[in-house]
Amino acid sequence: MNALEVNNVTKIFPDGTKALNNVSFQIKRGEGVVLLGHNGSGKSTMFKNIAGFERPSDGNIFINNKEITRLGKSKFKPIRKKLGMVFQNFHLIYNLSVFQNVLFGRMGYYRNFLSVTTPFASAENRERAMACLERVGLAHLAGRRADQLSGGQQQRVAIARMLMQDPEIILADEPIASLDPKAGREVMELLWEIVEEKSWTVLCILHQTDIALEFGERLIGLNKGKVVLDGSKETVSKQDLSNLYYDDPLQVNHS
Ligand SMILES: Nc1ncnc2c1ncn2[C@@H]1O[C@H](COP(=O)(O)OP(=O)(O)OP(=O)(O)O)[C@@H](O)[C@H]1O
Repeated sequence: MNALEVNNVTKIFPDGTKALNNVSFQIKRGEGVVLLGHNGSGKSTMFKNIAGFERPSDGNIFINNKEITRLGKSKFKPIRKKLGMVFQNFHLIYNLSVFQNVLFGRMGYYRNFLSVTTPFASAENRERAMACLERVGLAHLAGRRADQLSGGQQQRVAIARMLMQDPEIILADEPIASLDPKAGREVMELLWEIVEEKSWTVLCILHQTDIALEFGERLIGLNKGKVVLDGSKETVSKQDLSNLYYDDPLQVNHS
């Protein structure tokens, strides 16, 4: 079964910029896919359309076989609960504790956000939040303010928050772009370990082609809003990936 289906999606912004041009791909449940392409090739626009932050101008998107292309906010809410997101800049609430940030991962399950704040959270959610922090190796820092952590630790907190959410499909937008090579590799290893444990489906934007080849089961490349590469890691070469960063790469489709 497909976790994600993107069918002939085009996105034209009001100023006329065509960021996505007839993009199609399907991702099976449990598949780990890396999305690559140079700056401005349309990767973030693709994510925003999948996450429901923006709407395609044309085409359709299905999550777990349900069409989400033009769903209203309230109908999209239960679907978003199943979408875990990791961002380059972590998106933590920096003046709050690590523990509180992780508790917020459960927000999509309640009508009132107070239910996931430290004074009101249930014992079950507190225990769960601590277990998530333990899984990422940060239980000892639960009480520390999020802005007093290193970048690598902040991304681990974001991963713990995602564990708390208990999603099925992960959208990771350059999760290691703000980290040094060592911390970046550690975060990728942790993220992929958890993804495998949980059998999550992943679509991960990366700029580091070596890391992409190492972690991605399958690689999809965008150029000027079009899919120009789609193949398993066994069939995609380093050369295919570096060609992606030229203006007019050859179309490569290894299926
Ligand atoms: N809101 C917007 N209005 C107009 N054009 C936009 C808007 N958002 C993005 N674009 C344009 O759409 C194109 C694709 O942008 P997008 O951010 O998706 O690229 P990207 O591949 O994610 O780039 P990067 O690697 O730099 O994050 C670019 O030409 C960008 O300028």
